[in-house]
Amino acid sequence: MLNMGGPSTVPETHDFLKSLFLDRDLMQLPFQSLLAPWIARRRSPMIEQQYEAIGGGSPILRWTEHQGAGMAALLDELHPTTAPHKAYIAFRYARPLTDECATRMRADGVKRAVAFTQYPQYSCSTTGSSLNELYRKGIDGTLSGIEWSVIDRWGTHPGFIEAVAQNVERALQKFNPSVRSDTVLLFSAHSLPMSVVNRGDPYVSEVAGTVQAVMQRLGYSNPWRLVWQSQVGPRPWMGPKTDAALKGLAKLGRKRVVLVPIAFTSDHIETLFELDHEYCAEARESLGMEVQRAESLNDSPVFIRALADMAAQHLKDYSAGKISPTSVQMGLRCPGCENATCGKQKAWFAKGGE
Ligand SMILES: C=CC1=C(C)c2cc3[nH]c(cc4nc(cc5[nH]c(cc1n2)c(C)c5CCC(=O)O)C(CCC(=O)O)=C4C)c(C)c3C=C
Ligand code: FES
Ligand SMILES: [Fe+2]
Repeated sequence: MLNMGGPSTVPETHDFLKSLFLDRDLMQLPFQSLLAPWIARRRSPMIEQQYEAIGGGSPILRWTEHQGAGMAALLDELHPTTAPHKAYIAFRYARPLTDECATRMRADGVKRAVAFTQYPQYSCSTTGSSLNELYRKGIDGTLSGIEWSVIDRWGTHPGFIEAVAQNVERALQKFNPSVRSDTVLLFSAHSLPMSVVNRGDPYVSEVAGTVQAVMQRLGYSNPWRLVWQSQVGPRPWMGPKTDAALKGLAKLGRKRVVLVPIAFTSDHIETLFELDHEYCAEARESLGMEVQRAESLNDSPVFIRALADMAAQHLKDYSAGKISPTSVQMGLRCPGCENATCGKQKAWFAKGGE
């Protein structure tokens, strides 16, 4: 299970930020090996406060462990020919990192594995970075001798869509029935720098695909917009910004909103801090809005079953020789890609790793 991870405790924040700013698949800075530790040190106090405010750390490890254990148990029933199944976690910027994951897999003598991204929509800055890291550890011997296949994106999987839709419906239930259908659904995803969008990164259009599928499942019951949050730094990012959209809607007199996190499967500072502490609180207090947030998927049993369904279908099709180790779509690099690792990574996974 591949994801970015987060600091489980506040003191781990600095190392998390340092490895994030060092990641050349995520961002390229001048003199990165010197600048990254400097930025990490400067940003740490503020980000530490945010993790403090959400309960003393990121819950992503706990939720991923829960989701992974649930998925593996269901998989043993759904696809017994490849049982027993076991979920391992490889985070890109926090423990357990790929090295730690490799140690555990080696100790268990794993010979066959599925690299299963936990980002529903594909971005080269997220799933791409995790796959590049796995590829590096595959060829340097840390994780060798394993037959790999990849589940690289699943932004319109019906089980995932159902799980999100149910959480939207639950949030809508909190509004008075007389105003419920006028309530605006504001789907909010982590933004991307325009330089990444313009390179041809698939994330923005895949997030839009998820939103369309959720709205179709909801029977287009409410008006909606897709907005983007967590822009950092001075350069242009994908918009509109979530906080600006809330203010704009308030101005237009659309004061009832459900905020729906759509690009991350568990709670993190962006839902718990930005959405709840900053945006919702401000919208309620100074804009006079009624804002509810749809829950993150966290321990949703519908979502855990969806993960198991995706893995079972993948294993079944792979065993039957119906699919290759990687999807057709994963084979195409961004038209503007200048990162040589992307090409090597895709070629390596396409032949099943090892
Ligand atoms: C799931 C979608 C995400 C995409 C796409 C994404 C791209 C992206 N992010 C940065 C820079 C930063 N991201 C930071 C934190 C962060 N990013 C995501 C998700 C995506 N990022 C999440 C969920 C989080 C928060 C983790 C948590 O535990 O809450 C940060 C660190 C925080 C900060 O310093 O403000 C940075 C920096 C870039 C440059 C980028 C695309 C190129
Ligand atoms: S940046 Fe998208 S494939 Fe390299
Ligand atoms: Fe990010």
